[in-house]
Amino acid sequence: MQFPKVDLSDRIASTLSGFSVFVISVLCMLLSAPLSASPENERQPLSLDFDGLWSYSWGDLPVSETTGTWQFDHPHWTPIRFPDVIPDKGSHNIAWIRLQVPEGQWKNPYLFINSVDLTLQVFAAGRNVYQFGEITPEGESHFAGWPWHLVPVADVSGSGVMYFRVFSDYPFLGLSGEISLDDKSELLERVYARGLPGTFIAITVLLVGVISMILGMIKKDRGVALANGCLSIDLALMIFAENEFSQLVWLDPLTWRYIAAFTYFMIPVFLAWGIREWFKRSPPKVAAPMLVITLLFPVTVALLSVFSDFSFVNAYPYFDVFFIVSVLVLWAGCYARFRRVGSQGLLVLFGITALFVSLLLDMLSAHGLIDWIGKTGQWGLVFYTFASLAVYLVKDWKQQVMLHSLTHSLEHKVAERTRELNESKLQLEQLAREDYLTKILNRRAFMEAAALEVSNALRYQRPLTLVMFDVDHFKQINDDYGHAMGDDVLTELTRALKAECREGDLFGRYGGEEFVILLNSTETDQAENLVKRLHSVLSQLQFIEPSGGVLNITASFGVVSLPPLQKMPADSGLLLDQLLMQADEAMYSVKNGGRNGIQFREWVAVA
Ligand SMILES: Nc1nc2c(ncn2[C@@H]2O[C@H](COP(=O)(O)OP(=O)(O)OP(=O)(O)O)[C@@H](O)[C@H]2O)c(=O)[nH]1
Repeated sequence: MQFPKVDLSDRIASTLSGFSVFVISVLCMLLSAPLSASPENERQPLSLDFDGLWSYSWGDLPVSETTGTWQFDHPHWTPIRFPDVIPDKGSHNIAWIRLQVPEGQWKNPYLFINSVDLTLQVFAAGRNVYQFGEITPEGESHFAGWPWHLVPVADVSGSGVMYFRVFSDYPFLGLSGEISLDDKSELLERVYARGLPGTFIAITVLLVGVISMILGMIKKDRGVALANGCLSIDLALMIFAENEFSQLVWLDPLTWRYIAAFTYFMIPVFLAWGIREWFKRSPPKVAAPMLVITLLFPVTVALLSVFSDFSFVNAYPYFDVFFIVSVLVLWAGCYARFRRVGSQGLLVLFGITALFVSLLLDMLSAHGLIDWIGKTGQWGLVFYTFASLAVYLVKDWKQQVMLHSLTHSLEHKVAERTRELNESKLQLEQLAREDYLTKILNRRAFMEAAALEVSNALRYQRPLTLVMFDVDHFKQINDDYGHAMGDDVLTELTRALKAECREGDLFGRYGGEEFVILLNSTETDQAENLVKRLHSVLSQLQFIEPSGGVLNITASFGVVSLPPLQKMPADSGLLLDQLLMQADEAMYSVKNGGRNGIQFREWVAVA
């Protein structure tokens, strides 16, 4: 099937694809701006990364035998500029961190900490002033999530020192995120200010997901929309679970951590699924195996977490490597295929490339290999879902345009064919009614039309006349001058006599050189005049013989008139037969009387 070209719409669609990706990129940047806004723009709290304020000690502090309390004044504190990743962790799961709180003017001072791995006890002036999770005196603990903490510092006014007992079985241990000291209300305000834009982004991504899912359910080409919808909803959950705001909505850091981890681990699954759907006609060979492999990771981690001592948070470093490799493999698979799917494939490839770069930057900064640059990987994913939804919508729109164009051209063709068929039908009907040589009514068509006229004449008591004539010695013409000459004679005489008749008169060829004319609504004397005129016109026709001589023809006419206002037979068909028979008799009477004449008769009822 030849598809019509939709050059204009094609160009518009391509432009729109590019434009939509551009708009979405700008949108993403604008949306991400509030989240990655530098704290310099806000009221600056005191950040405690000053030299000399921090020191640490691996393992638990000794406990006083007399009081049973921790001996904070033991001498082995190692100074550290900032305890983000405490060196030489070895097999230690417990570390103590000491902080010399600086002097300041606060009404209700608190420490904001968003990065303590993982379980935490804080002591000030010998008292446990804050606790998150449980750490036994033997130094055992269970992972309880990664919340942010608000630790009161009011009690340090005496010594000015706070002690953090931190437990982590993660490969790294430290306070790697933000630590601020300020009034509690100011710190909470900052949590709101930072959390709300992220929540807004999560809701937007969730909406994209819901729209994609709805599209996936109603559209024919559903795979891409469904995969994209799942990825978007997954991302929305991950973004919100990692948002500081989630802790204010529901104070259960462990559950949020589970959600954040497993939605993160599921990303490559939805990416592999989406790519398989994008390149449906010739999917990259790696897409199907990658779908299975990527799914195995979260399943294995979940099973290990449930049935062994393995904590799912320990899977993050492995996942980072796995994720990078997965995206690289998918990217390579798409690169080999993108030529076959045109501009959309190129855009998907571009999206995956942007995603890969952002994830790489994210991981490099998370592992301290480059400066912390915010959650670029998250934004890469958000960009990818927005862009792929836009490309999907443009592709769908393009298909609609193509479909519309096809339907339009199909409708046009159907209308054209119908018109041609109607014309052919009319032509066929005309051919079926027309005598092939003289183009007047053939015998069958004449009989049909004459039956109707006779029936009307009976009903409305109108007079009519039937004329039958036969060319005299026509066989001789054929024999002397050939059939072509005979045909010319027949054609010319019908043309000449038809010109004498009225529009409504029926002129038909009854046999070879035998003709009939039905003069309806015509009084007998008018009919007689017309027949005389026809006879005269026919006699005056001249044909040129091949030898150059002039040929004249004659004909014998039998005429039967049916006068009105008399008792007639009810059967119009029978009456027509009688009229034909009586005209024929009259015509043969003329033939027998020497030809070239007219015999008029009045219809005689036959019982
Ligand atoms: N050229 C030509 N001749 C035809 C056509 N139809 C019939 N004829 C011829 O018309 C002739 C009729 O011959 P006849 O029936 O003997 O009648 P006639 O020669 O006219 O003699 P009369 O009717 O007795 O005057 C035949 O030779 C037919 O072949 C036609 O369409 N074209």
